[in-house]
Amino acid sequence: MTTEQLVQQIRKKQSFLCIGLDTDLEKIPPHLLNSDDPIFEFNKSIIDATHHLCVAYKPNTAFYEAYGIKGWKALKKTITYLNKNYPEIFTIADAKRGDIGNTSTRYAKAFFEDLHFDSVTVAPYMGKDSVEPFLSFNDKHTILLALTSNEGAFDYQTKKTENKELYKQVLQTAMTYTNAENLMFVVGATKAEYLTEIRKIVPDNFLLVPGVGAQGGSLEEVCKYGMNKDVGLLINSSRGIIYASQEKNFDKEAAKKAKELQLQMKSALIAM
Ligand SMILES: O=C(O)c1cc(=O)[nH]c(=O)n1[C@@H]1O[C@H](COP(=O)(O)O)[C@@H](O)[C@H]1O
Repeated sequence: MTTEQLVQQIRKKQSFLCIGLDTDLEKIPPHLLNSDDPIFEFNKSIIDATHHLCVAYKPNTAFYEAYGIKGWKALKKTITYLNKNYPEIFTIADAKRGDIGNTSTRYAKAFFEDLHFDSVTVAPYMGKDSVEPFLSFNDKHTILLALTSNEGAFDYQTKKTENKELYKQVLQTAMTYTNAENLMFVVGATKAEYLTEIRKIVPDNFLLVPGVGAQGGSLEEVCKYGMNKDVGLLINSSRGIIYASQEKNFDKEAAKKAKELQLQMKSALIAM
């Protein structure tokens, strides 16, 4: 999917919501556990109930890998279901990969060519030759970790190297990579006050912003400091939406939570 198509979808749906499919068998409604593939059944119900309120879904692969082959099959079924039934939706494999170039190429093939995701999250630590293999795919997006939502982000990411915080160095250096136009960046919603500085370095790139809902980040603050002329934001909530209820109507309850966020996003778009 091109960035233009993503922006068009945001304008049409008045939403820049990304729903995280962090599906955990211990948290899904118990009645689904009797089905052949509870993970997929849960995802399918959530997707069918919420697709009109969001523009992206982000399965975090850890939640699938944890169940071995069964989990990986459920991930494949989920992305295939999304691509077939809702091709306008932007899909993110949250896998946080990155390795020597030869290995990164295989990761890129796994997520872009085998699973057909539109994007994958990548860790920047191993540098240029670990990121560029992901960037070489047309109309696919590499979402590089810049300033993450967790406490540990302060261990390295905000520390100064050559008088500049590491996350700023990551943003600046990554923008010199070949095909940097295919880059998006992760910035945690819990770090909204950093967004003004971040936008000075990457005014045009999309930012994936996790951390509203369960982690307590403020959607209003993120919009205030992070929006650009094309909106430029995908705001993710996982647990805050998908585990709204454990009852039979869990999908409708999830849709209510998604709708609350979509309405706040609509207001932010009107105020733009
Ligand atoms: O790359 C991510 O998506 C990510 C980066 C980050 O800085 N913080 C963060 O929470 N995430 C992911 O975003 C999701 C957040 O989930 P909730 O806290 O349940 O909304 C999880 O899948 C996290 O792994």
